[in-house]
This record gives sequence, structure tokens and C-alpha cells, in this order.
Amino acid sequence: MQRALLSVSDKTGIVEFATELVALDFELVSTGGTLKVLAQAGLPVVAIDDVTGFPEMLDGRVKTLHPRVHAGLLARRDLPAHMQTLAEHQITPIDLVVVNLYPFKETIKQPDIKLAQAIEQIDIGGPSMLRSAAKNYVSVLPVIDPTDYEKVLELLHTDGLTNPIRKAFAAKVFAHTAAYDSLIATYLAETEFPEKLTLSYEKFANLRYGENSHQQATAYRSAMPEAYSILSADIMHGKQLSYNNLRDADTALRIIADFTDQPTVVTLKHMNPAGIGQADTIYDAWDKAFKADDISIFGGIVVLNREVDLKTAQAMHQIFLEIIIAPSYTPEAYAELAKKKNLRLLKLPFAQPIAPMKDVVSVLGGVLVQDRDLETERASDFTVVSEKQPTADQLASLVFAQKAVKHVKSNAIMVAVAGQTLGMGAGQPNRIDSVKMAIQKAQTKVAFKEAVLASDAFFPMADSVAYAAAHGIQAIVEPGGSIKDQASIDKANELGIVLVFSKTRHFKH
Ligand SMILES: NC(=O)c1ncn([C@@H]2O[C@H](COP(=O)(O)O)[C@@H](O)[C@H]2O)c1NC=O
Repeated sequence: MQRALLSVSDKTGIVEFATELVALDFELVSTGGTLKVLAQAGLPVVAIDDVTGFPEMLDGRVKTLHPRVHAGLLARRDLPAHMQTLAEHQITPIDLVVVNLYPFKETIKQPDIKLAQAIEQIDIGGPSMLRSAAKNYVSVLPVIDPTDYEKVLELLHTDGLTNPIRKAFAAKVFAHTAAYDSLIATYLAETEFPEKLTLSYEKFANLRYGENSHQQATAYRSAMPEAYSILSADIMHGKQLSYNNLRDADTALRIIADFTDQPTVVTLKHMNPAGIGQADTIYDAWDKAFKADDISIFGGIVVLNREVDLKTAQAMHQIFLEIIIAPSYTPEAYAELAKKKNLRLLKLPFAQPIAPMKDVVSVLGGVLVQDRDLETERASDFTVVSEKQPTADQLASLVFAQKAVKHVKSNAIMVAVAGQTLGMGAGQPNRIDSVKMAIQKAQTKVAFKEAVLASDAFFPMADSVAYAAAHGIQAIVEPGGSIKDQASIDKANELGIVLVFSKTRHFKH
């Protein structure tokens, strides 16, 4: 007769599983709550106290932590000395361990949970048994997941528990206990940048491929998911998002989060905003965003921060788009947009701000961890450094341009008027080229005569100010901080334009 030890917090399917184990001639051993459920179902079960010779004690902190349990799990069946030791101490080997852990994650997700309550949900005995069983997987099968019960029964019935299959169960245990401990470590940590970085993510979806079709990829979601995340969005229509879609959509969500005060639309391609429009209605905001760059939007992503109405849907329907993300759609708008089979319609509430978590990027051989850039500047953060003062309209345009340029890949330049981007220079290795690109694009727009220019970082020399002024820009905002700031200020004064320092740099690499 083989022995199975069952000790589970999540009792889903345990009675059915245990019934089959009894039919397979297993002797069941169990801890308090699990024993009660099994006994109530009429199953023969030995109490853990009768195995250890000790009562479960200290409010359940010690139940299975005993040599009679762990020697029974860890003894090597192929070593006569080990089996002799078990016999000397009258310890019965354990062949199957069915354990799932105290729900620590679910506990800390609850609002207002106290540290003492969380600590009581740190499982000690369960992971210990699982680890012992997993180390000795050749002889002991650890089962951690109720969705595996059926598979385990089939393997037991068919004598299919080969060593590679047992090893896979062991690996699942160590991944699970590592993830469990990682959450505990993060929860208890007193520092944001610990000596050992342990991150806990769970498989979200296998992706068709990565950035390119020869790269495989999978999306993982944080074990503590954020509400405001592309991975939390409801895909109402269309197929699964690709790797590039997810990155682009994530960028779009980060951008629109900085524009909550008015109906706003962001169009996006290749991680850069193609256009940003703000207006009193969502249709007008769409119209401005679309007209900001009606070429780049082709095949792009649109994110809106208000309900999509029919008029806006009809306008968007004219264009080939990959994804639309909005907090809601009127039924008519949804019906209009859903006519396109391949267009993805996503729903995500925009009430929550971006969580002040860390962003992680990989480099060869490591990762870099930093705070998210959640700074946005208001007019009151600006210092006018030119002799010429901005008008109220220019100030509003400078604030809008500054918010927009933060989301453009460096070296970033944005030419805009309040409520509409007009031209962008993105990702050029020198700033003056970005200035030229942004102005060239913006010049084709009617609103250009009112346009201002924003730069994500300081101008290293006065050439950008000179070029902008020569091409009709009347006001510029940049963080300042260059040793040559004075040259830019002098140039602005010489050419009679406004120069404002925002103080905060917004590199985005
Ligand atoms: N303290 C121990 O020795 C111990 N042994 C097993 N457990 C856990 O107790 C739970 C099951 O308890 P019960 O059968 O009483 O409902 C399982 O989640 C199991 O992982 C323990 N609890 C916490 O560490």
C-alpha cells in the first residue's frame, strides 16, 4: 500500500481525487481541515497527529513539520541505509504529496489588510513538504495544482509516471514556491531596490511570435496585476494582440493617462504618438488627433479617454486601424466598428492613474529597474527666461506641447498648439535634426502660425532656437540645464521669441 499526504487550503476537487486514490489502494494521511472534508465524505484517513505523535499546535503553525513526515518524503528508496533508518524509526515512506498553500496573494490583495494578518497567511509546512517531495521526485510525486488531479490519476492508472514527467512536476513545485516566496519578500521589503530582485509573473498568453516572425514570445502578467494595464483590457472584438500591438498599446495607455482633464484622443504608431487631440467632445478630439498626422495613423492604434459615439466611430471606420481602446462604446458605435473583422476593440476604464511602480527593461546579462516617469509639468512649474513673455494662449500651448513631448522617443521635439500636436521629430541621434523634422511636418498645418515648440531635453547650443525662430516658431519650452543655456536665451532675445524653462527632463529611450 502506498501513502499519500493531503494538506490543501483550496479544497476544490480533493474529495473526488482522494476517492480515486483510495481506489488505487493509497492510504490517506491528512491535516485538520482537509481531514475533516475527507472524513465527512466517508473516506478512510489517518490524522497527521497520529503520524507525528504530536498534536497540531501553535494555531496550525506546526502540523507537518516533523521528521516522521520529512524523513518519509526524503528517504532515498534506492539506498538500503536510508530504508534501514526508516525501519529503525518506524517511519512509513510517503509516495504522493498533495498540497496547496495558504492564499498569501489573495490575502494581501484585500484592502486594509494588516501585516499580522498577512504574516499568518505565510505557509511554512506546505512549501517544506512540497520541496522535500520535489527533491525526491524520483520516488515521491508532489501535486500542487487541483487542475492536475485528473492527469495524475490517469498517470497512476496507466503506470505512466516516468522520470521526465515526475521531474516536470518537481520543477512546477520549485517555480511555484519561488513565486510564492517572491511575493512575500516583495511584500515585506523595506527597500524599493532590494539586493536580490525576485519578480513574480504568471503566464498571460502565448503570442503568435515576438517583434518579428522568427522570434518566439509569451506575455506574462504581474502576480499582482495592475488594473490600468493593457493586460487587464477587455478584448470585446477581434483577435488576440500581438507582441508589437501590446507594446504599442501599452505606450498609448501611458500617454493618454497624462491627458485626463478633457476628452482626448491619441493615435500611435511604433511607440510614438502620431497625433494627440484634445477638445470639448470626443469627436473633435479625434478629428484633431487624426489631422495631426493623417498618414502615420494608417494601421495604427487609437486610444480615447471618453465613450466612443457613433459619429466618432463612423469617422474611425473610414481608416485602417489595428486597435481602438476606450472606456466604453455606445451600442451603435460598437456595431459600426465591429463590422471590421480584424479591428480589435478594447475596453478599459480610465479612472485609475498609472500606479507608481517600477519599470524593468533588459540589457544583455541583466535588467535595469527605475521609477516610472509620472511627472507632468503645469504652467506654474515654468520659468520664463526670455525678455518676451508668453501670451495666455502660448502658455496653454506650451503646457500641452510639453506633456506631449514627454512621450516621444528622444531626441524628441514636438510642435503643437493647445489641444493638437502638429509635428514631431522623434528618435534622431541629434536634436537639431528632430527640430527640423518636427517643424517641416508642422508647417503643412493651418494652425502652424500659432505653434509653439517643446523639447524633451535641453538644447546643447543655440542652433535649435535659431532654426525654430527662423521658421516661424514664437515660443519654446525646454528643461534648461545646459552649460550653454545662456546662448539659447540670448538667441531667443535677439530673435524676439519666448523661451521657457520647464526644469524637468523627459528622456525616453
Ligand atoms: N504548519 C504546518 O506544519 C503546515 N503543514 C501544512 N500546512 C498547510 O496547511 C494547509 C491545510 O490545512 P488544513 O488541512 O488544516 O485545512 C495547507 O495549505 C498546507 O500547506 C501547514 N501550515 C502552515 O505552515
